[in-house]
Amino acid sequence: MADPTPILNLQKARYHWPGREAFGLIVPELHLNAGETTLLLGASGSGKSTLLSLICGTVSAQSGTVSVAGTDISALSEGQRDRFRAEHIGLIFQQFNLLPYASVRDNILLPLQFAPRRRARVNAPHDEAKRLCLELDLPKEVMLKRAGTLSVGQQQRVAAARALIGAPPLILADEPTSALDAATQATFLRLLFAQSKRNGTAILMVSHDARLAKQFDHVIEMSDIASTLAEPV
Ligand SMILES: Nc1ncnc2c1ncn2[C@@H]1O[C@H](COP(=O)(O)OP(=O)(O)OP(=O)(O)O)[C@@H](O)[C@H]1O
Repeated sequence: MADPTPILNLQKARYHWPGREAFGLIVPELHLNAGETTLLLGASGSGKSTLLSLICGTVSAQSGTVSVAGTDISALSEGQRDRFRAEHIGLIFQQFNLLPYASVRDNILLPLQFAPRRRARVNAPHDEAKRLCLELDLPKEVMLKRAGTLSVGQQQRVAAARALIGAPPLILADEPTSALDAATQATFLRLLFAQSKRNGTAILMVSHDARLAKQFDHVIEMSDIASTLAEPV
């Protein structure tokens, strides 16, 4: 079998939050293949969200490389990283970060506004938003409802549709299932992965819930890939 293309490659990446000398993250090496799903487990405070921030480029490594889809984003300016993220990365946040007064459809279509190449991959955006809602088991009546009126489980699916639209090569998800019971979490992941596999989108999800592990292609522990520092890096 041919080697899958890497979607993510970190080499000797180091980061500490400005003014927070007590915490520093070092990732000697992390490699993820295109189209695969990976669960990153780690205790609270181990730096999982910090690592996601490095990968999506909201913060930049102080040294080392962070390559996403072949581009070292740590060499880009902040504006370039923002544009790169919009084109290449779908995000599912812990609190979903939907616009509560905007319709479900407008929430799902939002990432396409800032990413012309991602937009160009979607022939009929309204139809694609509808298709994603159906595939994620959202009733079709929700499309024109305000996102803030939906249940937590429905909002999570809208957040997933927003991340999936335009088939970005990578989706990053920060504990998006923690507010839901185990059966609802399992169904959510099954529906999400069916769509990400269809698109060839890789998923990196961080969690401290090891019960999710069996649904993923790979499981990695924060303590195996990263170390933390007590001094500035
Ligand atoms: N925006 C920030 N500014 C300053 N320090 C931060 C920021 N975000 C995280 N930290 C610090 O970085 C360290 C690691 O936190 P991080 O949120 O990355 O861990 P985590 O593994 O995601 O934790 P949790 O599972 O509780 O969300 C903590 O000491 C935290 O206080």
